Amino acid sequence: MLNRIDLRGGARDPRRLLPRAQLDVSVAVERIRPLVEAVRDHGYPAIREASERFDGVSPERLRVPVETIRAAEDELDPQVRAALLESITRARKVHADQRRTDHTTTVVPGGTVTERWVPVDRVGLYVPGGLAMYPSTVVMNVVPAQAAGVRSLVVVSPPQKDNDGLPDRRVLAACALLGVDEVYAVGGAQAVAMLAHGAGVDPAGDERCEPVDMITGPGNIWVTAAKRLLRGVVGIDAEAGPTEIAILADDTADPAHVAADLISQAEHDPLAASVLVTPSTALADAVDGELARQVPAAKHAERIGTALRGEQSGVVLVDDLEAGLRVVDAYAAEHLEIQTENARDWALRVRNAGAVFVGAWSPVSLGDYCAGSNHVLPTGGCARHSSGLSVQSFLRGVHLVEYTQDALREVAPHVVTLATVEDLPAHGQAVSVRFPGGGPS
Ligand SMILES: NC(=O)c1ccc[n+]([C@@H]2O[C@H](COP(=O)([O-])OP(=O)(O)OC[C@H]3O[C@@H](n4cnc5c(N)ncnc54)[C@H](O)[C@@H]3O)[C@@H](O)[C@H]2O)c1
Ligand SMILES: N[C@H](CO)Cc1c[nH]c[nH+]1
Ligand SMILES: [Zn+2]
Repeated sequence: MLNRIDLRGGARDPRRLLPRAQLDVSVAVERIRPLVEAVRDHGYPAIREASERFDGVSPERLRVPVETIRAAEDELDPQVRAALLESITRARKVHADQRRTDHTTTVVPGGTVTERWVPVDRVGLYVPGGLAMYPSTVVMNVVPAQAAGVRSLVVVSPPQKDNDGLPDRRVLAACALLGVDEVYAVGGAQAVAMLAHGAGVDPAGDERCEPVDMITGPGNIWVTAAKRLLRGVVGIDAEAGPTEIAILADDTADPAHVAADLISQAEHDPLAASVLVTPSTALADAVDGELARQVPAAKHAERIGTALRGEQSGVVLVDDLEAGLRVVDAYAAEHLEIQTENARDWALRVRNAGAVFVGAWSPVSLGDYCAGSNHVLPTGGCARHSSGLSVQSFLRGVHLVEYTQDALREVAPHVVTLATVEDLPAHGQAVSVRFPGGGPS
């Protein structure tokens, strides 16, 4: 079922040969540019028009009334509530440990630099809701933002035809459980544009959506493209687009588990990527057999099949696990599972991955919901340079520079020299002017 890419016996550049989708984010950026500009220029009418076009529904009032958010929590199935609370508790534990403390370095006596960690003021959190509903993503966005101390949080999520144009009820309930009360029924590129530019006054609700300073959260290729386009107007986290799973496995892996994990992430999107990297043709054959058995029985067999057959998915055959490690590093998957003997040893050598899932009992699905780790992770190779969402994503480090007169006098000649070298003498003068005699005061 999976395409096979045979990298055995050669030193070919794996980066060029690895499976990746042709419809990449840069193509999508050009397609959504007019929509983003329309939202910037016209606000609510452009948002409504896009919602009608892409979601087939647009509520009268885009802001979800606070009573509706609370009612969603009241109506929440007790089992779902318990699962969400467990997810929140575990995520809070891990994210609390990510908090930063301010630190002062004494550079010289009388000269200090303090690094202050200041939360972003207002943040927009995208919660997807096209092919699947994502209350778990409310948790993964909100928990680190709250742990960082962000004061103003706004959630956007697509309007649902079967919920009167409101976001999914479970998404609203998760917002209530976390104490978020500013929620808009908007999805896709139009939601990202609305967060970045604000949306003036809603004629139906008489409210104004103020622009945010930063947008985080995952989404499909259109959401990801809008985030890339608007980076700079606002801050964004990593690009967290269509889901990817890579599995580095050897003969010790259970083919039924490997296949189930590949399927689990293919379930997100026809553009999702599932890649197995292995030196074992026996395992590759057995996984193919399992896929043939498991996919037709899956609820979302059609989009899973599309994702698995797509050019972005496949089995990569390698000479040995050392070569496999080079391949997974070159691929830089959003999620990487290591299902090998001595899995932890291999996992500790991985350099490029959004998150690494170690051994037979740590599947990606655990991390999606209840491991305590964050599931908003970089895709499309961005794990080479970016991290998953964390408390750090919502903080800015601000240096506080404090020198006494003596400490400045001591270093003044060096400042003047460097300013002269750069032909910026006014910089040097701004220091010299403070010491007219040059000597001690
Ligand atoms: N990387 C991560 O951390 C991570 C985490 C969770 C989910 N995901 C991914 O998020 C995605 C969720 O996708 P989804 O479709 O279910 O929900 P979504 O909310 O991301 O996308 C649905 C929205 O897309 C908009 N849309 C559709 N076509 C458009 C177009 N041409 N232009 C502009 N907007 C358009 C619609 O208006 C709709 O509101 C999946 O790809 C999944 O794999 C990634
Ligand atoms: N696997 C997704 C991250 O790419 C996260 C998720 C949410 N719900 C289920 N899965
Ligand atoms: Zn998932």
